[in-house]
Amino acid sequence: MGSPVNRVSMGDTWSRQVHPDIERERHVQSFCVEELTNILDGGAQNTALRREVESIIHSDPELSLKDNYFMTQNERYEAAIKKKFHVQMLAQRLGWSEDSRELYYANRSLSGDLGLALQFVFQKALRSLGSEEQIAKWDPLCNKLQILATYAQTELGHVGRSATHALVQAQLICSGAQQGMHAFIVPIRSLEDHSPLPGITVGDIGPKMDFDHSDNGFLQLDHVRIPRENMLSRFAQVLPDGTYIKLGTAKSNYLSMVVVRVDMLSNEVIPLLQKACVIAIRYSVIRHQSRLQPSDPEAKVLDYQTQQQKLFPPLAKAYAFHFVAKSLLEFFHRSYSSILDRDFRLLPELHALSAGMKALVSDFCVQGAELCRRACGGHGYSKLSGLPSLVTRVTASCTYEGENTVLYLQTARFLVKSYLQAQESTSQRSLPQSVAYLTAPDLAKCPAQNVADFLHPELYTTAWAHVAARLIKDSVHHLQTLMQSGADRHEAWNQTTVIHLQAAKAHLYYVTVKIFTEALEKLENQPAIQQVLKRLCDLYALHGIMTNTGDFLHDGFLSGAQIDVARKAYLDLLLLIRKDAVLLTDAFDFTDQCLNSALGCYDGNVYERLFQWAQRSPTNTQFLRNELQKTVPVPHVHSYLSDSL
Ligand SMILES: CCCCCCCCCC(=O)SCCNC(=O)CCNC(=O)[C@H](O)C(C)(C)COP(=O)(O)OP(=O)(O)OC[C@H]1O[C@@H](n2cnc3c(N)ncnc32)[C@H](O)[C@@H]1OP(=O)(O)O
Ligand SMILES: Cc1cc2nc3c(=O)[nH]c(=O)nc-3n(C[C@H](O)[C@H](O)[C@H](O)COP(=O)(O)OP(=O)(O)OC[C@H]3O[C@@H](n4cnc5c(N)ncnc54)[C@H](O)[C@@H]3O)c2cc1C
Repeated sequence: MGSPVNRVSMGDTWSRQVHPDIERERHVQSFCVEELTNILDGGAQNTALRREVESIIHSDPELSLKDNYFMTQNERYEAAIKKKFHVQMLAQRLGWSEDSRELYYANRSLSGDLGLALQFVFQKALRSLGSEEQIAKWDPLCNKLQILATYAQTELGHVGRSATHALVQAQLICSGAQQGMHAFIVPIRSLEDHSPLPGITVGDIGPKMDFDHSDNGFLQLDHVRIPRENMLSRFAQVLPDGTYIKLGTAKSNYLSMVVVRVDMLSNEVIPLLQKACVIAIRYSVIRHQSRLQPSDPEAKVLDYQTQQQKLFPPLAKAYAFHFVAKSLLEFFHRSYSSILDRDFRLLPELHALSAGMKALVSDFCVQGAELCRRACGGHGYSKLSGLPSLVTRVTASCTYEGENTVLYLQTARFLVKSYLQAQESTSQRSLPQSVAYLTAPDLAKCPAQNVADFLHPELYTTAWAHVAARLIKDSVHHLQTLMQSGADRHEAWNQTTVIHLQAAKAHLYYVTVKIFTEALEKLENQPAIQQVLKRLCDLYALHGIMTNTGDFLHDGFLSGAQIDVARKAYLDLLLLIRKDAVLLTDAFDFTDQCLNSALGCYDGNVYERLFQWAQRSPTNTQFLRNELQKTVPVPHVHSYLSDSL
């Protein structure tokens, strides 16, 4: 077992003692937390390395996150830039190479609160769309921060204060024809004095909901000329005489979006939900309110079924999505090198999965984080809980890298094609793996009779496959009917997109359930962990059924009576998960500094910490010290009062 002492890390006297209410939660362990942490980290060696990096990062005062909640937008931006350069120096000193695990862990322990984040998007795009020579030229300049690069695809919203170069995605018009979207490296600021180059208008986009650490700006290009070699040319080239040569497909230059979507799930989006769960579940065993029985002492709020209903589905998602992101990354690694070598056979499925998973996962992470925030009552509204920042930050992920509706529809487009392919009786080609269920034998009715039946992974995976297949069939049917009645393809598509969206969501839910169940099968040798994760998997699948009962009842696949049984199975699971809940959050192994939450620290000393942190607020320090005489508590009121008297 890992020593909990390592995790009690704030250094205050009262934090050396773990609160008895949370201590009791850890007393009886039905599984080994450390083993589960190792699974999440991908091996004990990774856990050890991560902790080593964390201790380096957290012992460095330059890298502290503790004042973040009291900073203005500009202060946060500056602090994030400062940290970025500091980490860069640290990496050089300690020999952490680019793309090393150490740097990945450093970023994780700082909650990604580093400046120049979009340089990462630029580099991902460069490495996927650039020729080997272009990568060799530009990548090292980025790594050494000799240029500061950004990614400019959206009409507005990408460049900001720091960038010297932008990767601009723009229409290439060549030999009088539109050749589609291509990527161009455009120098935008002088490397001497950082002033905008001729024809460039650039600046910060203004206040945002969050992402203050990150630079988002506007960019206007007016007759800007760049060298021909600055067009990224892995998939297309323009020769000196102006001849256009296509080396890939029409959509090859969209590859950079696939790469970033896959990456951001595990590096940015999912940890935000995991942290929200840690904070809310730990707080819910400290917070006592009302009584379960009139004669009882006040209960921990986590003992209320409704609180479990708020927090355990997000917890189950936080685990489910870990395995989903891992599986997606594996698929990505299997296909990426062949795509770079211009074999595009796997790209449509990879695109459909990565776009759809980005949408589904970010949607659920936002919902889950907000539920966690609300589950903490009034203190969840305090920034010091850490939850408002988690919510606003994860909210951005529903928009950036593709607005979620647009992405679901990309998946839907692939599903329509796959369905039609499955219908072609002459087709000898097998369907892509994620849609192979479209040709599998289907049951018209679910055979489940009792609670135990609903806890069979095969049963609920099949149920999800049934619903997804039916909704896809239905969406294609609606599309075809409209076209047969005279609507053109585009009009028919738009008039059925709400139905396509529903089908895409069901398909993606099915895929997540399948991935989670397959991940569990691999844990045969760790039965205690397999059991505790299976409960989360069961809960994940059944919660999806309970929140979409209409889809399961629609064609009589489930009856009303079966829904009642499924609900009983679901409610029983809440109780079973209750006893492991805190341990399941411990297993994520976020340090207290990384959580940066007065409610969520490992030791459970919530109220002491809240009290102490609130006193650090500038409103309570600078103002009182600088301007007030001894007795007046609210300076503005005081000055107005004296004016009017
Ligand atoms: C640590 C992380 C920190 C994160 C910081 C925040 C970073 C944020 C950075 C950004 O937000 S950068 C901006 C990213 N912008 C987007 O992601 C735009 C999202 N919009 C889309 O993806 C649109 O769907 C798209 C621009 C692709 C629409 O273009 P089209 O109208 O030409 O595509 P259409 O929907 O007609 O699809 C045409 C074909 O391309 C295919 N396609 C579309 N996107 C693809 C793709 N990405 N890869 C491969 N194929 C793709 C699509 O499947 C289809 O194939 P089929 O013709 O065979 O059916
Ligand atoms: C924090 C943050 C960081 C960002 N960083 C960058 C960056 O570095 N570089 C960059 O280039 N961009 C960046 N963006 C921009 C981001 O990628 C875009 O905002 C995003 O892709 C959505 O595009 P849009 O803003 O044009 O939305 P719109 O397309 O205007 O969407 C508005 C509405 O229209 C709907 N809609 C649009 N098209 C369709 C359609 N075909 N069918 C049905 N409905 C549709 C959408 O569903 C949505 O409801 C960032 C955004 C944020 C929030």
